[in-house]
Amino acid sequence: MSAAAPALSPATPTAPDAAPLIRMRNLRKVYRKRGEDFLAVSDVTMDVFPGDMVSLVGPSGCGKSTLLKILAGLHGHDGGTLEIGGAGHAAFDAGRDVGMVFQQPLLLKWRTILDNVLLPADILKIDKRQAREHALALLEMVGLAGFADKMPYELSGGMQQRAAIARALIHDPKLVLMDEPFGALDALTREKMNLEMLRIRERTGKTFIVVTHSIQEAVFLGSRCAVLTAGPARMAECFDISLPQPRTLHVKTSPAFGSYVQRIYDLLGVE
Ligand SMILES: Nc1ncnc2c1ncn2[C@@H]1O[C@H](COP(=O)(O)OP(=O)(O)OP(=O)(O)O)[C@@H](O)[C@H]1O
Repeated sequence: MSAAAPALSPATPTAPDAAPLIRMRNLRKVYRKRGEDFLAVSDVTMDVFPGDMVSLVGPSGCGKSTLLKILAGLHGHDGGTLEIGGAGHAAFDAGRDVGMVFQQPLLLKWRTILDNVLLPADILKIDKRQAREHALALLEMVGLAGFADKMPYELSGGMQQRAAIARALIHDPKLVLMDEPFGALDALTREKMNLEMLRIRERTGKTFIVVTHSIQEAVFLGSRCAVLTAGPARMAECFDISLPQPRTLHVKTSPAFGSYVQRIYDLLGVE
């Protein structure tokens, strides 16, 4: 599909034969505070397919984090339907099958990097020897081989965020949810982490949903992009991003990349 092709409907799969891992239909979420209702998500319809890297973009306060929290099982929803797993997939247990990465690495400062990565494995009581081997392999994959015994303060912000990504993968989740994972990093480190993420996605084949405020990042990372409009969140459009593979930083100067960026600006009403 070229960048100028018409929008795909939310139900159009990236891999036509695969069953969606996540089906959201008219999802709605109301927060109740001090007796008052606050509509945070009004109407989100989207399918996410196994192996997708969905970038979720929209203005501040439009409900992106709320949507991730619903997917992570941290919040319920008040309307519409949400199916995760379902037909064609093994049963889905949010406690075991979701990995989370936040804007800050949130490493425990009294644990080594290896022990931080192992934290979800400890909680889920995964066999210690197996988990340790897996953690060391993940640290190698995220470029932290040799840093297992360091303490968090000995690592840069970007390195700590890599450790947080390894931690999100230690229990072999089916779905990895990332909430502005590179928002706290400097521009150059962020570019490097974007490249790293594409590599990690390719190597793990996992399904990722990444919230970002950066439209360029949304296009660069996403195999699909979901654009939400201002609060309460409503789905403006969800479309495939077809850019050459493997993606390199050069793609950012291509006309196709520019067309996708423009399409998102248009959807968000940015002149
Ligand atoms: N626990 C809560 N109780 C009440 N209101 C909440 C709660 N969490 C979020 N909200 C409100 O819901 C709306 C959506 O918040 P959310 O954090 O999902 O937006 P967001 O798109 O992730 O924002 P940002 O991009 O600034 O991080 C906001 O208006 C926020 O104030």
